[in-house]
Amino acid sequence: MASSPPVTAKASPSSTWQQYYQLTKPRVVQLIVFCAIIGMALAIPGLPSGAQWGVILAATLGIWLVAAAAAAFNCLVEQQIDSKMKRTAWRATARGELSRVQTLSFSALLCGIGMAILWFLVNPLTMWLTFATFIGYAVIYTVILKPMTPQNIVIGGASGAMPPVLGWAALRGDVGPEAMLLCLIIFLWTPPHFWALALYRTEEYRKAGLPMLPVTHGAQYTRLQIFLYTWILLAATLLPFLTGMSGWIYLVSAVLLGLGFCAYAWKLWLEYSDELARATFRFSILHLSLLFAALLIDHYLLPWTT
Ligand code: HEM
Ligand SMILES: CC(C)=CCC/C(C)=C/CC/C(C)=C/COP(=O)(O)OP(=O)(O)O
Repeated sequence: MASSPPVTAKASPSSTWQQYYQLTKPRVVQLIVFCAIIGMALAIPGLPSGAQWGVILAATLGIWLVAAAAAAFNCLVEQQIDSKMKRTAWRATARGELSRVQTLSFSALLCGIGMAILWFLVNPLTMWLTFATFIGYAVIYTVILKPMTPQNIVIGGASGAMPPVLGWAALRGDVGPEAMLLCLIIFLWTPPHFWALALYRTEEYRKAGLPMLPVTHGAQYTRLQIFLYTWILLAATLLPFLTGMSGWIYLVSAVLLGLGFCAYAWKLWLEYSDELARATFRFSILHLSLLFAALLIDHYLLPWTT
């Protein structure tokens, strides 16, 4: 049972199924799986054939299950930390409503089924890459980097950036430069995504004893880093067009979304408010979702590229 006083701002899910489901961080994992699906779509010219639909379905399910397992494992490791922060204190693990054995079994079951699906119905490369991603997030980020360094999410973000590579590998059986480019985009997107949230949650992270950038280096330094990252991200998002991988539909979307993100970061730099930081965080999610949707639309409407 978590020993600290209850700090939760959100009610704990009422049914046990809901409690397990929430441990999988469903909304984050949905976007992760979406990015993997875009990786799959870009790996093949035109619409998938009958057999390819089967691989797409299996890969989507397999990646989903392993990502969900990684999220649940994170909740297991961070039981004590989660119980100290308002944002996470409602989790069943933090409240001591699901035991360590239950959570570990749940995570192992999801991971095992997901890996078996990837091994038997997709290909071994995708399974190994997905497993490496699981280790990257669940162990290297969660256990080692997160409590150790403010660069935790910069290095740990590499695992969150892997989904397009996993999707590509599922359909092509290799790791193409196009997929690596999409990986680079998510990698550069992650710091401004997370630091915007860390800015308006600084006190919670301080109390939990986590060395997030605003805790260790202050808000002003973090705002500067967010600003710089959004410009580097904007430059990186031009590369799919510049390398002939995507066409003008993607280019226009990338420029508009990128400038939007830079504008949020600029305003945040000039005059900080928690509300603006929250809006920047929300925009980051819209940014990545629409950017990847644009890649897909562009791929099907301008099929002569790639
Ligand atoms: C190590 C890298 C990452 C870190 C540290 C991180 C951190 C976070 C945190 C702490 C939240 C919770 C916000 C809340 O409770 O209100 C969040 C939300 C979210 N993140 Fe990330 N994130 C990372 C990578 C990613 C990636 C790779 C994606 C998708 C491709 C993603 C998509 C999302 C989404 C969709 C939400 C909103 C969840 C909701 O509204 O319930 N994140 N992120
Ligand atoms: C196999 C595969 C594709 C794995 C994907 C790994 C994965 C789930 C990455 C998402 C990153 C994530 C949930 C960060 C939340 O940060 P946090 O863990 O610091 O947030 P918290 O404070 O809410 O626990």
